[in-house]
Order: sequence, then structure tokens, then C-alpha cells
Amino acid sequence: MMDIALFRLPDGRAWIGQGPFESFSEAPEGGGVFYINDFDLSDPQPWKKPAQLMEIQADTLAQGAGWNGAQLPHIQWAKPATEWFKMAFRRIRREVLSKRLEKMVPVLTERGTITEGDPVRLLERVMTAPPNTWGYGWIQQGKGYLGATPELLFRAKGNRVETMALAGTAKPGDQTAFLTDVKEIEEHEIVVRYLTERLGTLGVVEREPRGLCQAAKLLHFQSNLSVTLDKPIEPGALVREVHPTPAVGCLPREEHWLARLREYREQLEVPGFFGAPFGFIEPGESLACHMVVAIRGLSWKGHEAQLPSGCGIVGGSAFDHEWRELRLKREAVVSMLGL
Ligand SMILES: C=C(O[C@@H]1C=C(C(=O)O)C=C[C@H]1O)C(=O)O
Repeated sequence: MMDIALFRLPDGRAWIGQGPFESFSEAPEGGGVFYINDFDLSDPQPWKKPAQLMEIQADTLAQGAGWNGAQLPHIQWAKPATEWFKMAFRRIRREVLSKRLEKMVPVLTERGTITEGDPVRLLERVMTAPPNTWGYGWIQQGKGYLGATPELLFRAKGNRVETMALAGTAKPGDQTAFLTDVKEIEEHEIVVRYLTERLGTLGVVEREPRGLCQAAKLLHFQSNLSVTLDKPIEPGALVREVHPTPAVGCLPREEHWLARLREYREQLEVPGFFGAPFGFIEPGESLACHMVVAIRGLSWKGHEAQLPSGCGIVGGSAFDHEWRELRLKREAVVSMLGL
């Protein structure tokens, strides 16, 4: 099967690209190109232009993807162990309480075995994922990742850039308590402050009041921000400017702490796609660039599947609460993918 990239907007419009893909270091003119990288932005040529691009709908996906007889997968999940994560959690919390660090997002990965079928078929579920999410997928021979994320890194068109702070999590039933939860608000406002400062160097930033986002069985705080750029910036350069935000990274976003974050991610064997930017520039007249944060998804290599989830740790975080939040996030993915 050819390499495949997929991107779906919250309004349902979607595109599938079939390989071979040509790689570029800067977004090529004319759009119709995907941005695919890992969390560390290690690919210097992240813009991937497919040999063939098709705008698709949920019911025309199979035409674009060509299943070749692939069946829906069955995955047997193993319960994740607590030890390593607990150690990372304690160390991060200690750094936060000593006021050296404000926030960091460690990631726990549940692992599974694909006992039958092919995960490529899960693209169908990505196409019909709940509203308020962006679907993404990148599939190569024998490996890939896909998901539906509620988190926009930015949307850019001309000199106008829109973004959101999305952080702070609860179950929909816990809404009343959530709205006044000091720890969740702090976790969220750290991200707002970060984005305001970062984008403030590019133009005048406007912030909407903190609101709620309900996406796929979870509730988050969401604050929309926008900026009118003083001068144009290539979207790949804008990624480097803002990624990783403290919604999936750390604050301060200094090399010292980023190195520590990478260390935890390696120790916990977090798949590289998780928390990475994933994007698409619309073809034709529009040329709108959509860049999202690849969370709420799974990855696989051969018969091994990985299901990561992360949680922001601040001074007020308690292990049992965060452990539950990690589980809720993974359950939301499993349910969205119908696994
Ligand atoms: C890291 C994840 O989600 C991020 C972390 C959140 C939080 O800590 O409250 C909320 C939304 C996302 O920014 C995830 O879904 O795994």
C-alpha cells in the first residue's frame, strides 16, 4: 500500500494524500501540502506534497485510501505500569513546588498487540469522529499514526493567525466543580500567558474569555486568541515559534527543561508523533493553513500499538487524580476509534 496522509477539518471537509510524497523545508506554493513532523521537530523537510490529493467525504474515503481487502483491527491492550510514570510525576512536582518549573506534561503510553486486521481502516473512524475535532493520519508501510484532536496549534490565512489555549480537563458531568477548580484554571492560564507572550512578538494579540470545549467525552478549558501579524511568517517558522506549548510541553520553555522533558519522554517510550504539530494547507484559492496538535490518537509499528496520553502537572496536582485523567483521555480515544 502507498503512503497515506489524511487531514479532516471540524466542518467535515477532508483531504487524503497518496504517496510518493515530495518533501520540502518550506511550504511550497499552491497548497495541497501536509506538515508532518515529530515532537522534537527533527525532520528538516516536514512539508509533504502527495503525488495525488483528493478531497473526500466519510463515504468516499475507501476510494481514496484503497483498502485492498484490509479489515478493521482488533487490539489487545495491556494495563500500563505505574512505576516510571510515578517517578517522573514526583520529580516534576518537586521542581514545580520549588518554583523552578511552572508546568510540565509527562506522557504515559498504554501498549497493545494488533491480533488481527489493519489499523489503516481506523481512518474511517477518524472521518466520523465527534465535532470539535481535527482528524489526522500518516501511514507508511507497516507503521503509522492517526487520531482526532481537539487542539488547534494555529490557523493562518494571510496576516491573520488564530490559536487556542486548550488545557484543564474534567468529565462532562463534573462541569460545575470544574468551572471554579483553581488548579485546572492555573494549568490553563499558564498556556494562555505563554501564547500571549510568544505571539505578542509577532503582532497585537487579542484574547477571548475562557470558555469550555467539549470534545469526545472530555471537557476542557479553551481560550481563543488571535493576532494580526506585523509581517508575514512561513507557517513552518511559526510552528518553531510556538511549539511545544505548555499544553503538551513545559514552562519555562527553555532548553534545560525541554531536555528534561525529552528525557522523560524517552524513558517512558513515548511515540514521536504524540503532541507534535500536524498540518495541512488547503489547495486552490484558499491557501488557509491548519496546524493542530497530534494528541488523542494511536500509533503502531508492525503488530505493536501505542496509545499515549499526557497530563499537565502543576503545584496542585495529585497523582491519583492525574492517573484517572490519563485513563479518561485514553478511553476517549478507544471509544472514538470504536476499539
Ligand atoms: C496531553 C493531552 O491533552 C492536553 C492536556 C490537557 C490537560 O492536561 O488538561 C488538556 C488538553 C490537551 O492540551 C492528551 O490528550 O493526552
